[in-house]
Amino acid sequence: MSDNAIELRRLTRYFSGRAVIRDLDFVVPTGRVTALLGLNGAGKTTTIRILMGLLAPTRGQAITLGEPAMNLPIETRARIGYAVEGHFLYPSMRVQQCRDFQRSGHASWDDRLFNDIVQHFAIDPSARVATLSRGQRAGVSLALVLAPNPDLLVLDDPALGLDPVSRRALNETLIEFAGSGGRTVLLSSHLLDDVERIADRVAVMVGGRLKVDASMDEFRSRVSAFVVRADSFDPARIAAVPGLVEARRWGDRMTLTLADRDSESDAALARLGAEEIEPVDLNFSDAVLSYLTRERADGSFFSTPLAANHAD
Ligand SMILES: Nc1ncnc2c1ncn2[C@@H]1O[C@H](COP(=O)(O)OP(=O)(O)OP(=O)(O)O)[C@@H](O)[C@H]1O
Repeated sequence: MSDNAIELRRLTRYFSGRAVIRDLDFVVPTGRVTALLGLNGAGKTTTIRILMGLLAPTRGQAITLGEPAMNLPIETRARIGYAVEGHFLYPSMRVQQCRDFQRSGHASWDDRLFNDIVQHFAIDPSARVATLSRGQRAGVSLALVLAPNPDLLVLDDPALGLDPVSRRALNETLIEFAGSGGRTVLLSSHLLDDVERIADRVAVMVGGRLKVDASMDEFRSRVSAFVVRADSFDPARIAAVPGLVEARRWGDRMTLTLADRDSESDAALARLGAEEIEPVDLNFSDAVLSYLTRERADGSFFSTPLAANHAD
């Protein structure tokens, strides 16, 4: 099997004359769980629809499981599990009827896996879909998508609107599935704590561009933050700190988040003339938020891309 389950090369997509994805170079390595993060409208769903062959790119190329996404052969499509929020289920069907219906189209169907997932979400297989809670419907959708044992699982915001118990069931199911050998998962999400638990790679899209593409460990080790205390701050000097991702001020303090900090960054920090510079612990969510928050700022600070380190 190829090293990459998905390869996007210089992918660009316009809607009504506006680029919503711009020059996206992004690979999803085989056997990993990659989380695609970004604020509303960042371009995650558009990217996913393109790599699933549901939408044509304006420019660039999407290769999914070794095939051009717009021309996926039926046998390749059968190796992909794809679920979107609100996945349609016939309300009048019983859960076991959904199972039987779906099973008939998949040679690799795993009944035990289906039953395990349904049980994990505390769903009665004889219940009608119309009587299920939102979390339970999400559980049925997930079971229907996982039971065929896909090589590649693509989930667009699977936890949207789920309560904490359903989210935990979803997370546990995904962790179990991803851990059972060679499976590739790409999921978009807004739930950073969940992502930290499930994913081993993180990609962050901001305004249609990829700003972070790294393993979780790399991401954690390459992003750092400092609290700087001073009577006044010179915006030009702050903007000149190499690797600056975000600068947030409150009173006489400012938190600076840096990517790939090096000796030049340290020298630039020293040149700020601050009374105090203290490193601060940055957890995963804070680090991601630094990138996302920048999207809303007015351009007064730079956002440094954290590109893939292919050594991992
Ligand atoms: N069919 C369409 N026609 C016009 N504009 C579209 C279409 N689909 C998406 N867009 C626009 O493209 C941009 C990216 O949308 P997309 O759904 O990819 O974002 P997203 O990152 O998935 O957001 P969310 O987190 O809200 O799901 C948005 O501004 C959206 O309004």
